[in-house]
Order: sequence, then structure tokens, then C-alpha cells
Amino acid sequence: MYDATRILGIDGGYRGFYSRNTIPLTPKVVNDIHKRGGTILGTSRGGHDTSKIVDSIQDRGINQVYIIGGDGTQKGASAIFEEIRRRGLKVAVAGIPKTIDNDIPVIDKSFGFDTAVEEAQRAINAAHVEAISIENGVGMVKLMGRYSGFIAMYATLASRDVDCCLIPESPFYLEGKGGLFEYIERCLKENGHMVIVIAEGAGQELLSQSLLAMGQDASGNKLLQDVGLWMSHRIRVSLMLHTNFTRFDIL
Ligand SMILES: Nc1ncnc2c1ncn2[C@@H]1O[C@H](COP(=O)(O)OP(=O)(O)OP(=O)(O)O)[C@@H](O)[C@H]1O
Ligand SMILES: O=P(O)(O)OC[C@H]1O[C@](O)(CO)[C@@H](O)[C@@H]1O
Repeated sequence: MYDATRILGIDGGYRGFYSRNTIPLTPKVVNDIHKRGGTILGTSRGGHDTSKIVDSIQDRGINQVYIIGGDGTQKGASAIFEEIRRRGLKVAVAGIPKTIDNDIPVIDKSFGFDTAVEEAQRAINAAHVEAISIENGVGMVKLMGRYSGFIAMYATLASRDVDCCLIPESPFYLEGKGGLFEYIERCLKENGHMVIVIAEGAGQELLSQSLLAMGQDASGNKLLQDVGLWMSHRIRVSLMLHTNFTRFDIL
């Protein structure tokens, strides 16, 4: 349709530009990929060297580049576009937002997001079933979302079983009046069980007060502490010390 006679797939993210091999993307190769999750091209973090990438585009005679990924990927695409413009090359660059987190504001919804929300329902259902099976059961579900709570929030709204949803965009505190522990105690007294959904980036500022900083991944994203484990432990200690519940469990 677009007279593109040769379509090359770049293997494993930006670093794939430096490797010798590319993946030929023929209609036959891509025929079923929409039915699978993930990516047949592979993905990676880090390894973006704008100049080397544009050299590779130039050497291979590529004239259209489609770059699929999240916010970091799109920043990389923008750098590639600037370098291509600086060199005066006739190459089009298109950034295609695709992130499970749905945190690219120029589009309403990125593909992958709906699937993540749907899958999250299964975890929430399982946590709920466990929580109602025991006295004062707290089902805790940690969902993806480094800087964004969309998955956690949509999964919570879609489920009738979640009592509390914690996301990075909305700071919270644990102790004292209006704190999380007070709310948990109230829920348990009223219902005998509860389900908490927590996005992995939520409450990181609380954790870093008590644990060592973790550094960065290869893309420069801050490495996160495991808020799920930490929170379960804190809830357990709080229920033990500050309530008269004789039986409870965090699942
Ligand atoms: N400012 C930037 N300039 C150039 N390249 C970048 C920049 N930020 C990130 N990248 C590159 O983009 C690629 C993907 O970035 P990152 O690992 O942060 O994932 P992402 O695209 O944000 O997707 P995800 O939703 O999985 O986090 C990496 O190869 C990284 O080196
Ligand atoms: O395990 P990794 O590679 O750090 O990736 C986790 C991050 O990637 C995402 O799954 C997608 O951006 C985020 O929700 C999450 O914070």
C-alpha cells in the first residue's frame, strides 16, 4: 500500500541497531503477532547512543523509522529525529506510544493497557477469595506502575472488591488519624476482611526513609523498593501492636 518493499525489524530495542542482524518483517512473519502479548522483536533497557543509531539508519538505507515504546522510548525517538534533521537526511521518524502503564498523555489509551487491567482482575479476585476465607484477612495486590497508577486505579474501579487503592500520584501516610492503618482497622472491624491494591511506585517516599536507596536501571529509571513486601510487614506489625485482633493475616 505504501510501496514499502523491505521492512526490517530491529532486535531487542535501541541496542539492536548496532547488531549485524535485523529481522525481516514479511506479512507471513507478522501474521499472528496481534494474538500474542509482548513483542517478537524483543526489548531492552538502556543502550541508546543517538549518533550510532543514526549511523546505522544511514548505512542500511532506511528511510522510515517506526519506534514503538513508552515515555523513555519516545524521548529516544525525539533524539533520533533531531540528529536526522541535523544531518539533513531524508528519513521519516514516527513514535508509536505503547506502554502498559498508559502514561503517555498525548493519547487516551495505549495498547497493552486494557489487557493489563483485565489480568489484574484475576489477581484481585484471588486476593479477595483468600481474604474472605479467614478472620481479618487482608488481601494485598501489587500491580505495575512505576510512576503512574492507571492500571491500579482502573483495575480497582472495575472490581467491586477493592477497599483501598494506593497510587504514586496520591501521597498517603500510615499512622495516626486519617492514616492507612486506621482505615485498615476500621475496614476489618466492619467487614472482617479487606483488599488493598497498590501500584509498585506508590509510597516509595515512605520506604526510602527506612531503606537504602536503590540506584537506577540501564535506562536511567529509578529502581524501586518492593512496596508490597514492605507494606505487608508494616500492616502486620501495626495490627499486632495497635489492635486487639487475635487473628489476622496479610495475604
Ligand atoms: N532521554 C532519553 N534520550 C534517549 N534515549 C532514552 C531517553 N530515555 C530513555 N531512553 C531510551 O529508551 C529506551 C526505553 O526506555 P525505558 O527503559 O525507560 O522504557 P520506556 O520506553 O519508558 O517503556 P516502559 O513503559 O517499559 O518503561 C531505552 O533504551 C533508553 O535508553
Ligand atoms: O521490571 P522492570 O524492567 O524494572 O520494569 C518495571 C516497570 O516497567 C513497567 O512495567 C512498564 O513501564 C512499569 O509499570 C514498571 O514500573
